[in-house]
Parts: sequence; C-alpha cells; structure tokens
Amino acid sequence: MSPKEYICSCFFKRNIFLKKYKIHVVFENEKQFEQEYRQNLRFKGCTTDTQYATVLAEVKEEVARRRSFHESSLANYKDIQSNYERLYPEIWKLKPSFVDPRFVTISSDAQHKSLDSLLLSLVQNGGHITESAVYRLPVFTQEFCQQLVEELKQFDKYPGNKSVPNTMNSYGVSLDEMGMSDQLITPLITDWLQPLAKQLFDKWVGLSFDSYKAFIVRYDETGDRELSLHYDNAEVTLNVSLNSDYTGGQLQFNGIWGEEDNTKQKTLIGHEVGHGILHCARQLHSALPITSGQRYNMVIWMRSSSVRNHMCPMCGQCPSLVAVPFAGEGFTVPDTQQSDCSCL
Ligand SMILES: O=C(O)CCC(=O)C(=O)O
Ligand SMILES: [Fe+2]
Repeated sequence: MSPKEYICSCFFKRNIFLKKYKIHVVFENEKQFEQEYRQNLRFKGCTTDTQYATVLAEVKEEVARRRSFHESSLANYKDIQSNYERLYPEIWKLKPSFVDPRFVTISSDAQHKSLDSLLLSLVQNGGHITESAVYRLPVFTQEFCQQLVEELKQFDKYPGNKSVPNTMNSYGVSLDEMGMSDQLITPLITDWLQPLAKQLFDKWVGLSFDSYKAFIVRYDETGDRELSLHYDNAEVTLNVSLNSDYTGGQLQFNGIWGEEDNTKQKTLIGHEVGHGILHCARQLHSALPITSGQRYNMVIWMRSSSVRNHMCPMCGQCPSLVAVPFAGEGFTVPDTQQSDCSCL
C-alpha cells in the first residue's frame, strides 16, 4: 500500500451510471446536465418533468455520495476491524491450500515458459481461452469458495455502515473495507496473478501491479439482476465465481474501449465455481441477467501506476490528482515531484 492514496478528480462528476436508463452521465451543474442529457433521456423513456426531477435528484445524490465516499469508507473499515466477528478467521489469510493446484502450475509456467507453452499449460490445466484474449482458469478450491460465501452471508448481517462495491453494483461488498484484502488478495496478486498477467497482458502490467480494488458482486432477482456494458477502472481484472446455485449471469465481452469497432466482436463466457475470468480491464463487458438463484463473484481490479499515471482510464486524460485517506484509485506521485503530473 502506498503511503498516500490518490484519485482522479473526474470521480466526482464523470461516469455516473443511471441504472434505469442504462447510460453513464457527467454532472457539472444542472444547466450543463439539462443541455447535455434532457433530450437523450426523453428518447430513453424519461419523458415527464417528474421523471426528469427524479433523475436529477439521483445524480445529485450520487455526486454527494462520492464526495464523502473516501472518508466514510475509512470510517467503515475502522469500525469493521474493531467490531465485526469473523465466521472463519482462518480464511482471511491466504494459504496455499485455498488455491487450486492447477493455478499454481499455470502461474509457475507463466514465469518459466514461452507464451505458447503457457497457453498450452492453461488449456491442459482446466483453463479456457477465447478468441478475444479473455481467459478463464481455475483459481480457488471449491471448499474455499464455499467458506467465503458463508463468511459473506454472515457479514451481510453485520449492522454497521458499508459502502457499495463500486459505482455500478449496488449489492455486494468491498473486500478492502471489510479488511480481507491485505492478507488474502495482496499475496494472491504478488505470488501468482502478477506473473501470469505479465505474460498475457504485458503492456497493461507495466512495471508492476502496485495497487488494486477488490470486492464482491452479488446478483439475484430482487437486487442487481445484470450489469450493463462498461470497462473497469483498472488495468487487468480477475473475476472469480464463488458459487453455482443460480442460472444466467454469463459475461459478454466486446472490444477494447477506445479502439475502433469495439462493439463488433462479442464473446460469451460462463462461470465455473473457483474459476476466474482474467481480462484486460479496458475490454468492454457486461453481465447477462440472472434468471434464478443468487450469484456471488469476487472481482479484483489490478492497477499499475506506471500505466495509469499517464492517463486516467475513466476520463481518458492526465489524472488530476486528489489525495484521499482510503480507497485510492492507484495513481502515484513521485516523491521528488509531489505537485507534478506525470504526463506533463
Ligand atoms: O457481474 C460480474 O461478474 C461482472 C462484474 C464486473 O464486471 C465488475 O464489477 O467490474
Ligand atoms: Fe467490470
């Protein structure tokens, strides 16, 4: 963890997702918002003044949530560390027995073999490769996944304040805030994921993954049912399926954000318990609706400051840095140039 954490100031106004109308919007002020979106929203079914007022209130509420997010997330983290009683304390610290032995083999092959040999090893060890550079591979054992889901269900009953997992999912939990990340996710990345990602997504790993955001998404018929097309605020994403008692919910991948024809190719990939889908975070993706049951997935957005310091993926510009006390976005400032933007 870096001593100081930073976000890009675009977090306070851009990429505000309107679930009902399935669009991302920018909010600077009411006038700009009306000029930019009122007409478009009408086309999407937001026709009456009351409906528009509801949208405006929702957007303002989201902006207010984001303004206080980092402070409240830190307060939640502290409260949870002091007061939440863990169901399975032993699963909060990574042990080799939690990971599927095939994952260890694949990751070790990533460090010692050519890309071709790695891809062969991936397939021979239960992995799946798609034509659009999206990979699925065994990561955790079924037993670990089951215990984790039970822990999550216990945590769900904890009455303290909790943040939503990200700006699009309303159900689930931030593992960073829950306190699970440092001893469970950090070693998973350092020991196994980073070497693998380095071979498969070299340009996105840059120097190294030096931070991440880890969370759980939960879908069922009464909460979030699906996830609209988006890309992640990360360089490389791992999305691990934790249970199987549901139907639907496959992920659909399109092209890379910012590249031409990014809606052309579409790849559908299903979940398998314990298996993780590894993809370039800028690859556009969506989750199909759940049709029964409840789906839990662990998502890790791995970040590399050497890549993102040059461009914030969320606004496409040189990040305009704001220091935050918790839950930064992985940007860094070199010690010698505290006030410089690295892309100047
Ligand atoms: O629903 C899923 O499993 C995908 C979640 C996802 O894409 C995200 O949280 O960034
Ligand atoms: Fe995503």
